Parts: sequence; structure tokens; C-alpha cells
Amino acid sequence: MPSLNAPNASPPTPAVRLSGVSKSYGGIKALRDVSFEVRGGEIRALLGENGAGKSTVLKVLCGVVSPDEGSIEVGGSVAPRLTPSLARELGIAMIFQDGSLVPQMTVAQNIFLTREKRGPLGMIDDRIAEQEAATLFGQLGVAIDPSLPVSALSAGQRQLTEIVKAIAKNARVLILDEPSTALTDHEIEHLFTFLRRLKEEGVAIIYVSHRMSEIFRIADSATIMRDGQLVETAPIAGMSMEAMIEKIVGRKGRGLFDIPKQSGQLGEVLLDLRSVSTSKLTDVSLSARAGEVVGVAGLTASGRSALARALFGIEPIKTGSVVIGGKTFAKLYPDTAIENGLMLVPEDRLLQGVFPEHSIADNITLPSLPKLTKWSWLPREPVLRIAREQAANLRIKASDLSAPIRTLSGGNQQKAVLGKWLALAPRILVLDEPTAGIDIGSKSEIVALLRSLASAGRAVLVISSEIPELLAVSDRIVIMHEGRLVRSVDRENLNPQDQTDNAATLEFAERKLNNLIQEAAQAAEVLQ
Ligand SMILES: Nc1ncnc2c1ncn2[C@@H]1O[C@H](COP(=O)(O)OP(=O)(O)OP(=O)(O)O)[C@@H](O)[C@H]1O
Repeated sequence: MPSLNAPNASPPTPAVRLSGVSKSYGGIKALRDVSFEVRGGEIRALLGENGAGKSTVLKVLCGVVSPDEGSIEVGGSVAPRLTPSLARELGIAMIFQDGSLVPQMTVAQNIFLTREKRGPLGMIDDRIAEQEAATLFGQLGVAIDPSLPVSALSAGQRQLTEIVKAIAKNARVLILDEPSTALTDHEIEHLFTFLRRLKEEGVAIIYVSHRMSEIFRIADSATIMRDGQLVETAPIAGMSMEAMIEKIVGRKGRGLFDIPKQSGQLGEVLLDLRSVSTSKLTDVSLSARAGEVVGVAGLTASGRSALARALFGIEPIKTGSVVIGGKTFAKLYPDTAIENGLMLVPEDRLLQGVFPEHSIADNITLPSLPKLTKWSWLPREPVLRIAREQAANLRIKASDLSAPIRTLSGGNQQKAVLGKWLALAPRILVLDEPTAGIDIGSKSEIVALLRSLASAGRAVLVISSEIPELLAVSDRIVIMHEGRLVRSVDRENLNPQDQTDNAATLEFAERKLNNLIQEAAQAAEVLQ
């Protein structure tokens, strides 16, 4: 464990330094001559588009991947052949989203796993572990009961426990890869307070995220990568969001708000929920018309994803009904939903939707095959055309669409899975967190694609925890709380009265929607 009362002065040597690191996978150059260093007491954002090489850098730092060239110094000494166990020994800890904690064991047992606390007779003593964990939590300002089983913790609490566990093992370099994805806003605040505390203790933190607003709130400096190369390392202070995005994508990007909203005439109601209740929803009524994008906002566990699952027939409807394209259903199953033109792009799509050994093209076109197959003969050209179209639309970074999809970076796999549903262009499309893990340059492309689906007469329902994205894509936004739909607001009504520039309008609308979500959480008033 670091000496928590040590003076704050940064150590004179960097906590980690990469010098001239290169790595190729077959013909793909994932990293080219990458050099940067991170000091103790610094929070460094590692930024780049999907496929830029961020995960490869992290894997090199954790000893999971050996670089072809270059060296890594930890605490001033060169680590000649870094293995995962050597990296851990040297104090480098990667915090995984899915976690390494054992759910059935207590928080304290997890923190001291393999280094169990023993009493005077040498017996494992959980009470000592709990006391020591409580002291550690106290010093780090974490309010979690160490005697609770990990299974009783929220996603945010699990993540904090995971970090404390690493710190207890003497981690001096903490690596967090998209840590906020599964956290509520409140938990993100907690995480940030905690990271600032660790920074004061001299820990070096490397933070990877595609959520730009988070970077501006938490990071001191940013290392930006593009196509496996380092673009620059620079302090965050004084850098504008536009400048940062331009450095990441390598050109002036189209902002989320540069996408025109052609509010054409809305058509017939394609989707209508009538007083639907499930085990997680209460009396939800909601409709979406042809040509309309409806955004679904709310805090985590507000019922947003439960709504998507009910619509796709994954969670049984107890009372009420759903009208899809004019037909009324009191019960829904995924195949009924699909047959009637409703598709769901689920939140955990990488788990559900990827065949790792199959090609990128096959993964994208799999659900379209029934449309393409004639007399059990599958023409190759249309398959490739669809795959090429989606790869171009979504800017999937792949040198060869016939390569296995597992060779793509995580975000590019996300894009491919999204592409396979977009290729079907269903009449009603429900998307749960469509841009999770997707880089800032591509988010606006996805918003544009969803808008164009609506313009072509589809009804689109977008569930998102990213407020700017909801504001950019939606015509109307509904707010959920505790399984109820508590508010519906037209997108236009979130704009300021006076005409201001894009950035000011966005800021105003963001604040207003955030306030409405908070109000909904506090008041939980049910509007019908
Ligand atoms: N096992 C592998 N085999 C072949 N190519 C790979 C492999 N792993 C990564 N790559 C390639 O290396 C490059 C860098 O990928 P990396 O995962 O480091 O990107 P990233 O910046 O972390 O992206 P993301 O934001 O999507 O997570 C990509 O072109 C990717 O396709």
C-alpha cells in the first residue's frame, strides 16, 4: 500500500515511460514508434479513434503483449521482458470493467485475496481483514461496508473496491479503460473524487474514454494517438473541445450538432405501448411515429433497458399491450417482434452479437442473408456490398473485410454489430446505448444515420446515457424513473429562447435535460 501520508511531491522519475514502442499483428501496424511518459500524481487521458492503438498500449504496459521494438521503464528502471505478473509486481494495475472480484466473497476477503489476514494462531481471520479494509476505505474516503458480499455492491462500488484492491497491493500506476460505461452519474462523481484522492497520493493514472466531457473534468493531460502513432501529449488546460476532437480524428470533425434535423411530416404511429407493465416497468405508455426519433433518458436502472427488453419480447409483459405496425400484442417474443419489423440493438451486443472467428463481412451481413439468399444459393457480391456500405458509413477501421472480426479493435467490433442491424433498415429500430465504446469522430456519423433512417419513414427509439447524443438525435425525449415514464419533452423546448451559437445552445439544452432527469428522480411524479 502506498504511504498515504507521504508528502505530495511528484517523484523525480516518471512512473512509467514507453520509448519507441512498435507492435504489428501480421501486416497490421498497431503501434509505430510510440513514446510517452506518465508521472506519479498525474491523470493522463489516452485518446484516439477506434483502432488508434490505445488498447495495444495498455496491453504492452500490463505485459499482456510484448512489443516488437522499444522499451518500457517502470519507476525509472527498464523492464526488459514485462509479463503480466511482473507488471503487477512493479505496481501496474489495470482495472477491468467486468472485474476480477469474486461475487460470493466479502469486500474485505476480495481485497486481501491470496494475502489473507491471519490471527495469532495463524488462522484466517476475516475480522482483521474487515478492520484493515475499513481503515483503508477510511483513508481513501470510500464509504463501503467491507463485510458485505461483493454481489450486494452496485457497479460503481465494485469498481471502487477493485481499485482499492489494487492500491492495497501497492499499485503505483492505475489503468482504467472506459471505467464509466456501467456507472450512474452519481457513481462517476464518486469515482472522480476517488481518483483525485489517489492522484494526491502520487499514483499515476491512465484513463481511456471516448466521453470527451469526462476527459475535461478529470484529466490533467492527454496523449492523443492516431493510426498507431502518437499525435501529441499536451496539458488539458487551455485545450478546447474542438481542438481536441480535431487532433483525435485528424481533420475538422462534424460535430453532433452539425447534423441537420429535417423535421418532415410525421407519419402513422408505428409503435404504441399501452399501459405496459412488466416485472421492471409500471404502466408505461409511449408511441413513436414514422419519421420520428424518440430518445429515452433516465438514470441507470430507471427502466430504460427494461423498456427495450419488453419491446423485443425478452421480458414478459404482465398487463397492457404493444401495437407494432397496427397489430396489437398482449404477449411479445423476439421472433414476433422481428416478423413485425421491430429490431433491438442491445446494450451488451458484443456478448450477444459477435462470431469472433467469422469474417467482418459475414458478421455484418448475417441477419440480411435471408433477404439475399435465392434457392439456397448465396451470391457473394451483395454480401460484400452490404458489408462495404456499412463499413464506410460507420467508418470501420479494417484493412480487409474478410479478416476475422476478432482482429478489429473493440470499438470497431461495436460498429460492425451496429452495422448489421442498420443494414436491415427495419421499420422500427430500438437501440440501447448505440454509441457505447464508439469514438467521438463516429458518433456524429451514427446520429446522422439514425436521422436518415427516420427521414426514410422509420420509427427510431434511442436509449442513451449520453445527454449530448440524445439531444442531437431525438425529436422528442422521454424520461424514465423507477420503471415509470415520468416525462416527455419536445427536443425544441430544450433550446434557449434567444438564438445563440451551437456550443451555447448545447450547453443550455444539456443543463435543462439534466435538471429534468434529476427532478424526475426527486419528484418521481407520474405524468400520463
Ligand atoms: N489480435 C489482433 N489481431 C490483429 N489485429 C489486431 C489485434 N488486436 C488489435 N489489432 C489491430 O490493431 C489496431 C489497434 O487496435 P487497438 O485495439 O489497440 O485500438 P484502440 O485504440 O484500443 O481502439 P478502441 O477504441 O476501438 O478500443 C487495430 O487496427 C486493430 O484492428
